[in-house]
Amino acid sequence: MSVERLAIVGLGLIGSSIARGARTYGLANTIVAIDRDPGVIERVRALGLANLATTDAAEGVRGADLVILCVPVGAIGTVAEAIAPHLKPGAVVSDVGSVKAAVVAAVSPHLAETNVFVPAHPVAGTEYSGPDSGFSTLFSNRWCILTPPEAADEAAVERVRALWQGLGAIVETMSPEHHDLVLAITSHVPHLIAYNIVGTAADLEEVTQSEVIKFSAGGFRDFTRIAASDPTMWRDIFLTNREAVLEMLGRFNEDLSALSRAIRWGDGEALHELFTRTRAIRRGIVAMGQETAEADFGRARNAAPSAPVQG
Ligand SMILES: NC(=O)c1ccc[n+]([C@@H]2O[C@H](COP(=O)([O-])OP(=O)(O)OC[C@H]3O[C@@H](n4cnc5c(N)ncnc54)[C@H](O)[C@@H]3O)[C@@H](O)[C@H]2O)c1
Ligand SMILES: O=C(O)C(=O)C[C@]1(C(=O)O)C=C[C@@H](O)C=C1
Repeated sequence: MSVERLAIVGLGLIGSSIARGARTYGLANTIVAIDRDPGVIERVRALGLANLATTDAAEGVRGADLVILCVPVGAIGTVAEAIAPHLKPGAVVSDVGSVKAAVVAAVSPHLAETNVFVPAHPVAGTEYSGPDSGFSTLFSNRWCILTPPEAADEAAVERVRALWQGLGAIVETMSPEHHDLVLAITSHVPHLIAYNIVGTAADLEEVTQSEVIKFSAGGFRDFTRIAASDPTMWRDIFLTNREAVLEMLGRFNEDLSALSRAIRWGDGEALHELFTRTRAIRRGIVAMGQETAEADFGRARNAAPSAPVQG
């Protein structure tokens, strides 16, 4: 099922990856790119990512069948409000925000009844931002979580599901609240830990900046990659998923205290037991990744030629 006219608002890592994938896998006849930054629009044109590229959101969404909001979580509501009067009746609106309940609350009040909102979150990304950092296979074999309201129009949900399956993602549906709780522990708190450990290391007087770089070949290097993620995006995530993050941080702090106690009292058995459990989890994830990588998702991968850019 391909979309006649797909509008993407925000052509950064995620928006530009959707544009690239939609083109490569033939998922949209016309792709419209909208970004408030003229420099981004210039890059979109140079890279040939869309048929039409504009900074004018009202003009960009006009006539679109599917509009995907790919801006930082804190800006999604404002963008929804700006585009709402210009949407055609029946146009489906979606997003890619890393937090769902706050986004639903920010977007839904602005949309007309015929413009169904189907929130989505592709659980795939990198520490890079901007239109040059995207790539068409970013979502391949990765989860995409949809959080539509229970009464959502099934055809609208299907349109969004089909797009993500076409991009290679494995689609799962859940409530926005459940999504936010799960992602708090699997994505948000880990990022906070990475930001914190890199900040702490950099602040230590005896560990100079150059030593942080010099000795970062091991585990610490993995933390520095995550801690290089976009500051605006992550500020918005922590401000909008506050309750779930604080709840998970509470659990995390309790477990960290237990670990400190085990170290203090020389409880090797407790340490060994935990490290054995966590190793099994990692090995399970790797094994599952291999399975999904081998699975055939049966998507049409007909590469379409790059379209001429207008506008
Ligand atoms: N980066 C990731 O790993 C990742 C993964 C999954 C989901 N997400 C979510 O995707 C969204 C976008 O993230 P990204 O990494 O692509 O960000 P990005 O910084 O690479 O791109 C965001 C783009 O949005 C544009 N923008 C910002 N405010 C705007 C506005 N009001 N109107 C129009 N354009 C505007 C910016 O100019 C920029 O080009 C976020 O909501 C984020 O939570 C990110
Ligand atoms: O791989 C990374 O760099 C990411 O951080 C990607 C990651 C994640 O935590 O898994 C980050 C935030 C998004 O909402 C989804 C994916």
